[in-house]
Amino acid sequence: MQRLIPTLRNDQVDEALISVLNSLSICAKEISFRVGQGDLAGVLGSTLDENIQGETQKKLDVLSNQLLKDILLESTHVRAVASEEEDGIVTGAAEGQYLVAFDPLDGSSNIDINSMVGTIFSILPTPADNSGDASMFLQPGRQQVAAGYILYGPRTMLVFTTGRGVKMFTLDQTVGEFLLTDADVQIPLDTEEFAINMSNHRHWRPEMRRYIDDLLLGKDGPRGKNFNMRWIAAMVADVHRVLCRGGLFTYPWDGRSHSKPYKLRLLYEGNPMALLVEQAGGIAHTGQEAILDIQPDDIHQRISVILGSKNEVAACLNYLEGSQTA
Ligand SMILES: O=P(O)(O)OC[C@H]1O[C@](O)(COP(=O)(O)O)[C@@H](O)[C@@H]1O
Ligand SMILES: [Mg+2]
Ligand SMILES: [Mg+2]
Repeated sequence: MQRLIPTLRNDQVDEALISVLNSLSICAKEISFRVGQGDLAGVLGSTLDENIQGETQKKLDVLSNQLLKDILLESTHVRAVASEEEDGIVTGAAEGQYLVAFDPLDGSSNIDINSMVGTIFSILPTPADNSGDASMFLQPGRQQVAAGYILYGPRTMLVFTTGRGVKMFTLDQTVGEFLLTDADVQIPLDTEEFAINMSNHRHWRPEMRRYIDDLLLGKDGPRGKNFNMRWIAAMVADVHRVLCRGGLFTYPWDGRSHSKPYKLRLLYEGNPMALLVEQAGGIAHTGQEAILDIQPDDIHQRISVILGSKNEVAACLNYLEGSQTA
């Protein structure tokens, strides 16, 4: 089985980008170890702090964020990082060619119950003006030169794209190396599985309710087939399942709070997952436009996400046609 760096060289990935991806793989091993230790290392539970988005930070959120910052900002190739756990960007090497946005630990509510969590990352080119402020990160997701995630599950996996399809690596704990276990991930076009937090049903737009209600009617309804539902409560794990066996994942607009109608963040959740999904033959959309086409206006911007198997996402988008926000 091929190791990480030879695989990247085989794909003729730029050496500076290889170096950044290698730094991320080092973070992955360290965070994987800490997640695995849990109570034994005293890393479970919450801190007394909140992040910029008013969410309570778990100790592992803070620790993973610090590790990623420390290791990435050591690199001469990284101009700046943006993180879910940082109010603003943190700058690094003045001449660094790349910007890295990340969600240090996705699925935080799973930490304390020993369920799946992950790290999501997006790598953008430093823009020509190299302004040194947050505006450098406000690029549509299509500009990403690489994107992916690390999944801390029963196996630790590194999954990414550099624009040449999607590759999955599995951490071989005996030698401490990521080994290539899937060289070309393809999402099946059709599916009978969907992922949504059903408890928000009453808050969705009527069009989204109608789509989901029709799925629930199964064979007896207009879709004419039975659907299964899964919800891991960690986007990283739900999207991993979609990449492995297809499905539709959505966190749509909901009307619970006017100031926060969307949950997922564009720069370090929506965009990297959208690039992976498109590279694996799926669709990633907001209901209005392809996620990768959005011009961001804030580094912590939130969006609606509908992604997965091409034909099923297209079916969902049909229901949403004409609705104001998905
Ligand atoms: O609490 P809910 O509604 O199940 O939301 C789960 C969603 O929230 C998230 O956990 C948000 O990410 P963070 O844990 O990084 O804040 C997503 O990964 C997941 O899809
Ligand atoms: Mg997250
Ligand atoms: Mg997080």
